[in-house]
Amino acid sequence: MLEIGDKRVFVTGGASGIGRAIIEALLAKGAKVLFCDVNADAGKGLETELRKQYGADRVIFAQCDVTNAQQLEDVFQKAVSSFGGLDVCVNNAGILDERIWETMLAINTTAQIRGCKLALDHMRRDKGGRGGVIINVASMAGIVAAHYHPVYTASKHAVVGFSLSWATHPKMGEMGVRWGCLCPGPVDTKLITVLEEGQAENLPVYRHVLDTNKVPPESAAQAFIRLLEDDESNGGLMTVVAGREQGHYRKRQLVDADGVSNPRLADIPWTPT
Ligand SMILES: NC(=O)C1=CN([C@@H]2O[C@H](COP(=O)(O)OP(=O)(O)OC[C@H]3O[C@@H](n4cnc5c(N)ncnc54)[C@H](O)[C@@H]3O)[C@@H](O)[C@H]2O)C=CC1
Ligand SMILES: CCCCCC(=O)CC\C=C/C=C/C=C/[C@@H](O)[C@@H](O)CCCC(=O)O
Repeated sequence: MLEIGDKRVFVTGGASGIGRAIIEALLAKGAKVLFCDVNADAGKGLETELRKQYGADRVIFAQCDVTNAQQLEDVFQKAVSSFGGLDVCVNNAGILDERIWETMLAINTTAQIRGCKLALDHMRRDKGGRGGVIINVASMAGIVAAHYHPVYTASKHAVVGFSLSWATHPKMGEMGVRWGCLCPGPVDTKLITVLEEGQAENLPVYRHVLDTNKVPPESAAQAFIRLLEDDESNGGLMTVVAGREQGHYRKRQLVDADGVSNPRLADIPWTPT
């Protein structure tokens, strides 16, 4: 089991929602976190709040638009230099708006992949690094088809495919980098609230999903922690869906909506490659 307490973590899109819940869960377990977000006010506010609770040396915020390659590289390097290295990279920043689908692909897919490449270059043992873990916040929409947001679904399938490809790389052992994806169903965050405010063109279709149960961001964060702590989870797709206990996807774990019970349900066993 990975000991989170001494780990140095980089999180994108951490100022709200699932990213924020992940940061709080990591800090509670003793990690140091540098998080970035495009929203400077929310990020600074959260940094101030968390520093009071956990200490200024354990939480750093840096503003960054992840679609700007230079900005993303700069904040990543800031995390490395601030903590003397990085052990965990969490690519979380994402949006859901089919009307600006190119921007959505730039944030949800291109920037997540860029974050992975920065982390891999830094971590891989076969190139002088010290190993590490890369977790991408994908979605159930990275596993199943979701006709109500096809580009969002494509953006998340791409992230899952990219992560699994590296996870099954024959030299993964030499690299010492573990890969995983967090794949929640609907989570109660701003990403969904904007839909409720009528942003989506096809709101009646979204309505169906919005009316189904959502999990709180804290449950998604608990599932994230289980994925991170499990040394055997390389290639894992950790799903979190309200009211569901079992699934049928290869290499995944499923947790209850409370994120606690049945953490290691594996109806299909892990199949290390
Ligand atoms: N809420 C949900 O139902 C689900 C969300 N997800 C994924 O979880 C991740 C986090 O989303 P939520 O917490 O739900 O939404 P959220 O809207 O609460 O948080 C997303 C954060 O990303 C930041 N962000 C957006 N664009 C950015 C950019 N260009 N550069 C830097 N930061 C940027 C936002 O400012 C915000 O703080 C996303 O990747 C989303 O696709 C996955 C499954 C379900
Ligand atoms: C309209 C809100 C979209 C929120 C954005 C997301 O990323 C949510 C995830 C998108 C699709 C979710 C699909 C969830 C499906 C489950 O309810 C269930 O039908 C699939 C369960 C499959 C299984 O566990 O075997």
